[in-house]
Amino acid sequence: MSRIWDISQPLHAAVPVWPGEPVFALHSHAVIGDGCPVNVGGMFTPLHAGTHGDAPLHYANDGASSADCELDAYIGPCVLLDVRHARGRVEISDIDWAAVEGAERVLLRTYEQFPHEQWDSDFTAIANDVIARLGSMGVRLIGTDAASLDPEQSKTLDAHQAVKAADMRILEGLVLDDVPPGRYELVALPLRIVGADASPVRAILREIA
Ligand SMILES: N[C@@H](CC(=O)c1ccccc1NC=O)C(=O)O
Ligand SMILES: [Zn+2]
Ligand SMILES: [Zn+2]
Repeated sequence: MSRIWDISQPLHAAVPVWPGEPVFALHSHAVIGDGCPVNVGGMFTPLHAGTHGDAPLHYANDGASSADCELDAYIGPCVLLDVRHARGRVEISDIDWAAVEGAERVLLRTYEQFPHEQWDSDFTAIANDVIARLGSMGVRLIGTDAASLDPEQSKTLDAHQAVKAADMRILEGLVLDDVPPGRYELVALPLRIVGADASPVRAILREIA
C-alpha cells in the first residue's frame, strides 16, 4: 500500500477565516436518545475557509462554478516544491524550474509551520509572472499552503487573473508541513455546489510507488 498524506486543514469552529468572514460552524440537529436513533448535524462554512479550490467564478462573472468545474485538473500527478526561502511573494527566482518540467500540477510550500491557530495576514503570495510561466509550461493546477495566491490587500488579484488567462485551477490553504518535496499523485475534488465560487476539498497526496 502506498502512503497517503492528508494535506487538508481540519474544519472546526476555530479554523482561521478571511478577515470579516463568518466562522465555520457545525450544528447538531438531532442527538441519539429516547425516540431518536441517530445523531444528525449540519454545517455552515465560508467557501474560502480551510483547504479549498477556487472556482473560476471567484474571479470572473462568466467563470464556472464549483458544480461546473471539470475535475481532471484536481486528480493526477503533481510536484511539491519547497519555496520557504521566498520573501513576501514567490518570484521567478524562487522556483526550481527544472523540477517543474513535465508537471501538470504544482504545489508550493511557503510555511515553516502552517498557522492553524490564527489568520495570518502576511502569507506569501505568488507573482503573476510565476503563474504565467507555469501556465506556458503546461501546468493546469497551482496549489499553495497560503490563504490566497494574491496578497490579502490586493484589489487587482494579478495572480488569479494570470490563472484565468492560462485556464488553470487553484487550491489554497493546503497543509504541507510534513510532506517532503517531490512527486506525488494529488486528489482534491471540489464539491458539486451549484453557483459556488469556491468549495472545500479533502486534499491528499499519494506516494508514487
Ligand atoms: N481571493 C481570496 C479570497 C478573497 O479575496 C476573499 C475571501 C473572502 C472574503 C473576501 C475576500 N476578498 C475581498 O476582497 C481567495 O482566493 O481565497
Ligand atoms: Zn480561495
Ligand atoms: Zn484564490
